[in-house]
Amino acid sequence: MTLTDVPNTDATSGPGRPAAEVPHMKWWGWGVEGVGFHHEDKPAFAPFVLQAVGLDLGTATKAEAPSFDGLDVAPSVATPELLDALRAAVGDGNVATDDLDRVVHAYGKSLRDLVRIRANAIERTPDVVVYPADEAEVGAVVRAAVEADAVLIPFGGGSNIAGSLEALPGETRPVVSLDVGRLRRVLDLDEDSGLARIQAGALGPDLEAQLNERGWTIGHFPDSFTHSTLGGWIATRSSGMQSDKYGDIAQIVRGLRVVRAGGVVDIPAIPSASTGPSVREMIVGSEGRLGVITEATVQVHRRPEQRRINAYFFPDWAAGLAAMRAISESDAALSVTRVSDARETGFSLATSKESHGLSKFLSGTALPTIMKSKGWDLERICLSFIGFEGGAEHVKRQKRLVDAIVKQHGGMGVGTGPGVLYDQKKFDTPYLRDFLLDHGAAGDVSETAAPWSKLAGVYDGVVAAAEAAYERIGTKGWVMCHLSHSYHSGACLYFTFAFVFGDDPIGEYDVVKGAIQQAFIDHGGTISHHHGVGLEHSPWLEEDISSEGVALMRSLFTAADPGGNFNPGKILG
Ligand SMILES: Cc1cc2nc3c(=O)[nH]c(=O)nc-3n(C[C@H](O)[C@H](O)[C@H](O)COP(=O)(O)OP(=O)(O)OC[C@H]3O[C@@H](n4cnc5c(N)ncnc54)[C@H](O)[C@@H]3O)c2cc1C
Repeated sequence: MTLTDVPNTDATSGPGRPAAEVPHMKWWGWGVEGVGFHHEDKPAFAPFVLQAVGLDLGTATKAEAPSFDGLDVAPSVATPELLDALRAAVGDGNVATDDLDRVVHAYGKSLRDLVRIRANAIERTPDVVVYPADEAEVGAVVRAAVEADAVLIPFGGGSNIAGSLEALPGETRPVVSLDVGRLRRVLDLDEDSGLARIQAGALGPDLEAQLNERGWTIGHFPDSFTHSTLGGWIATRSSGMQSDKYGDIAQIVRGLRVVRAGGVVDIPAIPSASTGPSVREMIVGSEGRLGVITEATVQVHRRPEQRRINAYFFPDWAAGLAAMRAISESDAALSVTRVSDARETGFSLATSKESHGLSKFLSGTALPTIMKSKGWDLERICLSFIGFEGGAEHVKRQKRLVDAIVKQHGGMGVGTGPGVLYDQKKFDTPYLRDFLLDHGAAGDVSETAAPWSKLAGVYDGVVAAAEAAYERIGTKGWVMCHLSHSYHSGACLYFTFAFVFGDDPIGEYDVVKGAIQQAFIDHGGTISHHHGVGLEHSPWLEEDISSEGVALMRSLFTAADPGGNFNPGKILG
């Protein structure tokens, strides 16, 4: 076994970097200050938005940038004794009670979070934020919080969209947000086993850079990769866009260290074990309710010799779905299988840049003519991306297998050009939500997974439910979908919906989001494939895993945390 210490890639931000250097997203939106979505170079975007949701970007008023000074932040109720204990645990400079730090840690980035924060309607702000430097300090914080009967909420990147971070509105106990951002190092790399020990607060790009330096990758790339952490991925059962090859985080994480009031849960990284119900699995998806994850040992892979994403078109959604199912049944071993419905295909064309986008790709070639000559209706075509990774021979063989399946299903390949664009754009799309909010519109997502036999029914049911919901709230709305993350028995369907707000943004959002979630259940899907449960999805948990399933989970949380100190209310509502 080769256990090697990976050198710190950045001496100024190694262990013990001060709290002030832990990066955070904008308090009011996605990503970093100064970066946002704009459409000046995307001529098809404004007409698309007008047609999809009736929003005229030519005349719509853009909201002023939210002002922090205008926010009402309730005073901290952390007692002097608690603050003293926390300062003793992590040092004076790593305990924050200023309003900005407290607001940054109040919510994740769900639409509900963004609407509330922009409307100066924060319901409960944490009273204090602490930044421990190592596991021993995490232990001291946990003990101080439990002794003071405070609520302790672990904070990773703050990117969740399920209401997993907020303290309950009526919480009267002091609320401590434990930010793991100083724990960001790859500690060991076992090259014989393909296992890396990584601290839980490492953000995606940080941990990937440390692994890449040694020629390895974790292979986990959620769309929120740039602003989410290893601990957050584990605590929410996250899934990345290359999960077809690397697995969801539940498969990637093998070993764990979790700090609880009584001590540390230490799960070694064993490839498979039959030691009763899996404690590892209990921690994965626990959303901070069972303790603070300080580090995980994860499967890592040597960086592939080749990595490419090819684009394909199908004449319609049914053909695209059938091809994805056939691929999952075949011998093909791929990294990405994704197909968009016709609406999402239209959206992709509309958000392409004129100079080198998908629209140019389509209009500047003979493709539309070829499609029409095949009898395709261009309003119904579906764009697909398939990812290939590995040695040159492997990639060549997989590509041959996929090409044959695509052909059998009436599709056609269009090369790697659009795939390169998809790869480059994938982490920018999240900024679009803030742009829509600036213009009085909602854009959000809901995702599910279902067996292959039920996917078409789930899709039809969700589209019908969303359209009925738009009718109920009296607005013109949009819903689009893609299939991604294929498994032997089924796949994930990822829906994006948008509409212009009326007088009651959260009430209207609840009608649409609720209708989509209920349709998942009614048609045989789950309430969440990779966004966790939090508060947002908890109303449907019983219908998803049965009342006995919920009772079992409740017994676990109550027994493990009798004082209800660890992120209470999440998952079970
Ligand atoms: C635009 C956008 C795109 C997204 N795309 C994806 C995607 O492709 N795939 C995907 O899976 N998700 C996606 N998400 C959701 C989100 O990024 C994930 O849920 C992510 O795993 C959260 O990680 P985080 O570090 O930001 O955790 P946070 O948001 O900080 O926390 C989430 C939950 O985990 C708990 N937690 C965090 N760290 C720890 C720890 N160390 N110990 C114990 N509990 C902890 C928190 O208490 C909270 O309950 C997306 C979100 C947005 C806004």
